[in-house]
Amino acid sequence: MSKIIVRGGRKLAGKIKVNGAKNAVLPIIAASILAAEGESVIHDAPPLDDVLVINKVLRSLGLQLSYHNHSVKVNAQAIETCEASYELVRKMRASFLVMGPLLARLGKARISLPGGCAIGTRPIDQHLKGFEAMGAEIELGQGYIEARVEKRLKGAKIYLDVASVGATENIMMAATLAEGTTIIENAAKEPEIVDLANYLNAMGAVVRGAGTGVIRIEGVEKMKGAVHSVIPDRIEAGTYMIAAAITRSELYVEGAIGDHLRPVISKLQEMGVHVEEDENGILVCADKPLRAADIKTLPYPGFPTDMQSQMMALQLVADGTSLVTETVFENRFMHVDEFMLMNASVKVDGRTAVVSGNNKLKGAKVCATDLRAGAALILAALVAEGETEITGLHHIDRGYVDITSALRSVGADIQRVVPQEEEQEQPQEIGLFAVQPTWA
Ligand SMILES: CC(=O)N[C@H]1[C@@H](OP(=O)(O)OP(=O)(O)OC[C@H]2O[C@@H](n3ccc(=O)[nH]c3=O)[C@H](O)[C@@H]2O)O[C@H](CO)[C@@H](O)[C@@H]1O
Ligand SMILES: C=C(OP(=O)(O)O)C(=O)O
Repeated sequence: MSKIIVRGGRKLAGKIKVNGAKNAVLPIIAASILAAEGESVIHDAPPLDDVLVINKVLRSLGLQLSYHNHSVKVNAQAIETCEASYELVRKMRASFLVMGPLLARLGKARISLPGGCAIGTRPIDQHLKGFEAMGAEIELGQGYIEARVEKRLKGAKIYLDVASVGATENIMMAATLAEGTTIIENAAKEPEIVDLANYLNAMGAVVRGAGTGVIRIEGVEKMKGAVHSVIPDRIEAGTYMIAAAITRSELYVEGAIGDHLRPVISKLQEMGVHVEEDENGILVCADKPLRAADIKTLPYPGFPTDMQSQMMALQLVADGTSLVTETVFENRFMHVDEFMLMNASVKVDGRTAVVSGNNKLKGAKVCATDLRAGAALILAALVAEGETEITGLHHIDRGYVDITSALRSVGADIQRVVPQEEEQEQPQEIGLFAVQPTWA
C-alpha cells in the first residue's frame, strides 16, 4: 500500500506554485461538450486523478480528447453516446456535470446516479429541478438518471433551494443552448462559477451575472470550441498557506489570488499570521504565537468547507480553544478521529467541533478519509513529533498535484513510498505525478 511518510519539526522556506483549480477545470472540460464546431484548448489543467476521470468520461462519450503538458484539447463535433457509466461516475461525483451539456446538445442524457460519499449524502435534486423547469423529462431507474427533451430545452426561472455549486454549473451549461432566457436565483457565487461562465462566453454563450446570486443566460443556437486558461486553485493555495502558518515559517504561494481567499486570509490574520499579497501571489509569514479562532463554513464568499480540515490542523496548535462549525456537509469531521490518533484533543457535537489548542501532536499511522482530510493530516504531520504514516492516498491524488514533492521542495521531510509491486502494476492514468504526465 502506498503511503506518505512525514517526519515533523522542519521549518519551511521558499516558494510553491499553485496549479489550475480542480473545481474549475472539471466543469470546464464537461462544458466542452457544448461545442458543435471547432476545438477547445484548456490550459492549466492540473495533472490530477479527477482530471483523468473527466477526460475518460468525455472519451467514453466518443469525443476526441488529448491531454499533454497541462493542456486538454477537445473536439466535440461528433458525440457517439449520451450515456456516462457507473464505472466512471462512481469514481468522481463531478462526472455528473456532463448531464447539462449532453441534454442541451443532444436532447438526452443517461448518467449513473453519483450517490453519496464520505463527506455526506450529496443529493442532486437541485440539478434535476433545474432541468425539469427547462422542459426535460427525468426518469430514474437501475441506478441511472435519464433526462430527455423533445426538441430544445426552454429557458426558465429557477430558484435553487441551496446555493449548490454543481447545480448552478449544470443548469448554467444546459441553459446556454436553450430557447430563450434562463435565470438562476440563489446561484452559487464561487470563483469557479465565474471561470466556467467566462469559458462558456468564449464559446459563444451569453452568460451574465456569474459570481452574483442571480445568473442570466440567453440561449444561443450554436457554440464553438474556445481557448481558455483555468484559474489557480484557491484550495491548494490555502493548504500551502496553512503549511507555512503551522510550521511557523515563511512561504510564497505563487499564483494564489487574494480575492479568492478572503475568508482564509482574514482567519490567518486573526490568528496572528502575517499575510502579504502582491499581483503574483501571497506571502505567508508566521513568526508569532498563534491565537485560537473560530470558523464556520459557508458557501462562497464564506469560509470554504474545502479548507475546514486544514484550518482545524492549525487550530490544534494555536493558543486556546477554537470552534469549527460545518454547515455545508453533514459528515465532514472524519479527520477528527485521525487527528486524535496523533494525540489531538477535539470533541465533536453534531455540526460543531471543539478544538483544544496547544496540542503536542505526535506522529502516528493515520488514514486520509477524504481529499481535504488527507491534506490536513499532512499539515498536522509537519509539526508532529516523530514520524507520521499516511495511507488512503487515492483521496489526496484527486486534488493535489504531487504534494510530497511540493512540500519537500520547501524543506519538509516528506516522502511517498510506493511498494514495488504497486509501482509495476500502476496503470499510467492513476495518481503519482512526480514526472510530468503526457497522455495522448
Ligand atoms: C467538483 C466541485 O466543484 N466540488 C465542490 C462543490 O461540490 P458540489 O457541487 O457537489 O457541492 P454543492 O455546492 O452542490 O453542495 C453544497 C450543499 O448542497 C447540497 N445539495 C447540493 C445539490 C443538490 O442538488 N441538492 C443539495 O441538497 C449538498 O448536499 C451540500 O450539502 O462544492 C462544494 C461546496 O463548496 C465543495 O466542497 C466541492 O469541492
Ligand atoms: C469535496 C471535494 O471535491 P468533490 O466535490 O469533487 O468531492 C473537494 O475538493 O474537497
